[in-house]
Amino acid sequence: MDLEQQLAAFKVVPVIAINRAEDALPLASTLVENGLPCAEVTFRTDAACEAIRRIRAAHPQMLIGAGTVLTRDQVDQAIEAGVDFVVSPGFNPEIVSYCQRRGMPMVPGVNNPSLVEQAMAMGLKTLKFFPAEVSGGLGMIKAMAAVYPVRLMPTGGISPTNIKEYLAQPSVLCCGGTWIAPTKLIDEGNWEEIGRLVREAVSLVQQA
Ligand SMILES: O=C(O)C(=O)C[C@H](O)[C@H](O)COP(=O)(O)O
Repeated sequence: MDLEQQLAAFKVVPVIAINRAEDALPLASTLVENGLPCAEVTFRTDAACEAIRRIRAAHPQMLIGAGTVLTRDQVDQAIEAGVDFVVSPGFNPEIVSYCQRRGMPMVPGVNNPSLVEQAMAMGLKTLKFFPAEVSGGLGMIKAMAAVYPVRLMPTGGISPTNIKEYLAQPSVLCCGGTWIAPTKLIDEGNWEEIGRLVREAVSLVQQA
């Protein structure tokens, strides 16, 4: 399966900001054991790279993305750590083209028609819609779906209360969000509550 097919199958991607690499394996096990073997580990924390490395070694089958990738150095680090794809909050043509040169699938963030067109001009068909809720949410997605043949990964403000509405849009491939594995719960080592949130998310997307 290519990246788009895998994201479409999961329908939801937990966005992770992890402070301690030691938490990576219990977190990954919690995701896998509760039915969601995928994660976007953001480069917002220093532990991101080592966390990805550990998760990749222990769970070779997991779909792992690097999030908040803003520089070429971070692209290199993410590839070296073993990611399957790279995500950025915004659309930076330089980083997109660097990923393309390195053969690394990239999902850049867009939130308006001009950015969608620039991403399409670079051959991209799968884009993050960020920050989803404050950028017009479902209304914006529907308006853009009328004109552009792209699939979107809305992220930013997605939660159990609105994910089913987002997934009901044919142009929405999957949703991303931090609510499934919030940093506070990771810091507390509260795998039980994260497990519950994972099961809730899996059950919601199965109904969508
Ligand atoms: O780090 C990135 O690359 C981002 O694009 C930001 C995150 O995806 C959002 O912060 C998630 O938003 P919430 O789920 O509402 O917390």
